[in-house]
Amino acid sequence: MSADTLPANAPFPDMALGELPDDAFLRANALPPRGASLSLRAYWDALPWDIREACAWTPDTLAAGLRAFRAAHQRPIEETRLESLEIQGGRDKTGQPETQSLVLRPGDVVAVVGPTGSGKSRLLADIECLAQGDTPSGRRILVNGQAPDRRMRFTAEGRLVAQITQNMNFVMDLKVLDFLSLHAESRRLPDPEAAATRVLDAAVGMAGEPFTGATPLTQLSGGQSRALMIADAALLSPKPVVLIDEIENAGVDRAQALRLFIDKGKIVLLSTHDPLLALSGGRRLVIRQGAIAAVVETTPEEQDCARWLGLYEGRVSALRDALRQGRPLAGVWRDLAKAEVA
Ligand SMILES: Nc1ncnc2c1ncn2[C@@H]1O[C@H](COP(=O)(O)OP(=O)(O)OP(=O)(O)O)[C@@H](O)[C@H]1O
Repeated sequence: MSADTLPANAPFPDMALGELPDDAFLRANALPPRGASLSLRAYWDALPWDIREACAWTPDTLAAGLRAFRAAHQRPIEETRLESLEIQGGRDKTGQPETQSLVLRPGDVVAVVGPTGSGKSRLLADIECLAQGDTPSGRRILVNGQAPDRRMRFTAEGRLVAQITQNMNFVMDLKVLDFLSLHAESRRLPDPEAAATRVLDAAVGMAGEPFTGATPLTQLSGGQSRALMIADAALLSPKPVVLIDEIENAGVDRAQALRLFIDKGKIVLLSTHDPLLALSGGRRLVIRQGAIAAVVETTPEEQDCARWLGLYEGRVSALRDALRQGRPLAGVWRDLAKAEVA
């Protein structure tokens, strides 16, 4: 069987119970199973040479064969088209009703602000699990005006929400590009290699310290890991809602990260203590005592303030880069002062 000879509507070839679809294809071609954790390239490289010689495949034809097989045999991923996400008020920590409710739409970026312990993470967690009055806040989250079904709440593929937090690290022993290719393949994109490279470029552009596709995931720093997860969530993940829990100290270019999500039309909620990030959103939710106490629109004057903060931050980061690279700061400082006068 090859990509060309595979019948478009052939039944699944006696797939064993629990067998991965790719492995059924490989078995039908007398190749060993690949399992869930290897990219196709790494699988091919790990095959004994005599098997590679004996089979009629090359890495490219095998990839094409697998793509054709999946297209013919797998159910398309059913993605929910998100038109609105509604947060219906519950109660605060003292049991008083939460009077604010709001509706978010694709492309909305909303900051979540409030003192430590006020309930910012609780709000994000309510959205993450699409709460239905069954969390401490009693909030309800509606999808397209309706209560979500069980699939959206409790199955990995049905979930609408991707979450990025401070403490994310990889435990997989794969190279960065292999991991991204694996994810792109699982999304059944027409050109998974090109998609993986796009994510890699975006991640490297955001991370403070450079890395390559050959860097093992386990060797990425905290900032590099988060840059990779942000680029992956923006460019590869089908999830239309992204929750970001305090990325201020994450060592990533935060403005660039937000732009990626906005360009993709995602709904973004970010919990933050950082004024620049908070002002990047169109609105901010002020959390007090476990409830949304106010919804504040970003004013034109605050947008001016954000531009000024952006300039200031650019200068601080130029000084930080020089510091990291062991360069004297005086020259950088003089250049910055000259640029200001100009
Ligand atoms: N409406 C609520 N009803 C009951 N408990 C709540 C409510 N909102 C938050 N809490 C609880 O209050 C505690 C602090 O909330 P949370 O961790 O969300 O605060 P935070 O604003 O994210 O804090 P930090 O800025 O320190 O991360 C948690 O135990 C949370 O479950």
